[in-house]
Amino acid sequence: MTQFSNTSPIFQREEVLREEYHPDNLPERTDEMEDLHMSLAPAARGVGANNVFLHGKAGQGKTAAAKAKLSELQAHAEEESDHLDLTTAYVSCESHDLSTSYKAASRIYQELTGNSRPTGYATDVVMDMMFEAMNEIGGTIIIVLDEIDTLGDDDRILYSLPRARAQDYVEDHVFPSIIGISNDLQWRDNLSPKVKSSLYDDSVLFSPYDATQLQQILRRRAAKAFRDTELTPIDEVDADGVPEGTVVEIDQSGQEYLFQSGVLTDDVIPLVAALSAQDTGDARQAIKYLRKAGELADKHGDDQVGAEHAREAQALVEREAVVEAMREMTTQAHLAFAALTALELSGDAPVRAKPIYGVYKSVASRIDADKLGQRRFKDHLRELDMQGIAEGEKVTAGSIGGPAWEYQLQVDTEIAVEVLKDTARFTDIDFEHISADRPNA
Ligand SMILES: Nc1ncnc2c1ncn2[C@@H]1O[C@H](COP(=O)(O)OP(=O)(O)OP(=O)(O)O)[C@@H](O)[C@H]1O
Repeated sequence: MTQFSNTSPIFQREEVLREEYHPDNLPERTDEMEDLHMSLAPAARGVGANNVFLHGKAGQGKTAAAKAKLSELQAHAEEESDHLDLTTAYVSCESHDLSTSYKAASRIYQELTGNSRPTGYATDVVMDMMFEAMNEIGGTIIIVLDEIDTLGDDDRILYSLPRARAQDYVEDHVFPSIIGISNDLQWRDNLSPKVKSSLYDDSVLFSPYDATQLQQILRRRAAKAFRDTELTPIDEVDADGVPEGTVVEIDQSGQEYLFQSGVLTDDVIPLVAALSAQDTGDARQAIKYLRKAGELADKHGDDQVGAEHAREAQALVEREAVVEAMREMTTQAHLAFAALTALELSGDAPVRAKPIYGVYKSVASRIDADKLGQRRFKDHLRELDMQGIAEGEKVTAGSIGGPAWEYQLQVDTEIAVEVLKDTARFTDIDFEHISADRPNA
């Protein structure tokens, strides 16, 4: 039996690679932080911040940037306490039970007052309670609403909060504003015009990190997290006996550093960064691969983390993500996933909805599941897209009809088959051959 141990030969401070760790410095986001700074600057002058919308794909540092900038503003407010009365609150709308204006307003109330969340009232009453709490606090109030798109169509709070002063929901001495954060650009485009125009004065796009930026992010973390791993400014390195290591930049300053590690082999960070950059440039994913690679080396009793651990970590994380997404999806979306996987295996993807529907009907027949009509089936393809399992791309249609969509898997096909086969109802499906049997194949 493996014994627990309170030390690791690999990690020094493992927590630095966990989600809860907040970097106070994001050099790769200097321009975006500068834009955010401009949006918040009026708050420092005591007249309330602009409403601002941060958008971009997952893991691009939007939340980290908002939190870091607000801490700076908070520090400024503490120094200038005579002039600036600042309150900030962070609310993630993501959790399942928070996806309505009612619940978002009740969480804001809870964050602002420290009281428990009001339940059992009408939405208008909870909104009033939230604004009343703001009146009592007074001054500049900045609310971060993260994963704001999960509020869906229920946009009451998004309409009321940014217009609170104009509509006299709050008194003259209160300056509320929002920092809205979202991964879903389509959601913003679909907002009603009245919400769109009232919600955002400014918007900041966080474009995906490239492999070089991901390497910088990983090296800064690795130097803290792993044993025997250091970053030394190159001008502090003893010129006589230059030790082994890689000369790198770790921020945008142009300063070079020597990166040395007795635990990470030289190829690990470039590999992890390349794997994540190829995918979506997601820093969260890259950091997770690195942590898992370390954990795997630890588990196997190896004293170094190598490329093989990084590759094993990637497969493991991807598998976990698919299992997790499956848990969130409906049975019909599972069937759509199975059909698309079969078409990936037969080399037909990217593929339009119609052939996927053909394979879907064939899979549904085999496992004796209900078959939906084609139109409703398409909703489940969109569900796969939302879960990050597949990607749908609009393509120009032929002579008839408007734009059509083509879909392809966003996860490794082998992992998709493995996870599907682990699901009781798909165990006996022969994914290799099923697409050949589809009607109109
Ligand atoms: N430039 C950076 N430097 C250091 N760490 C970073 C940087 N960008 C992102 N991270 C880290 O990556 C992880 C994801 O970042 P964050 O949560 O800010 O992303 P996000 O864009 O808000 O994504 P999501 O929309 O999925 O929440 C966090 O652990 C964060 O600390």
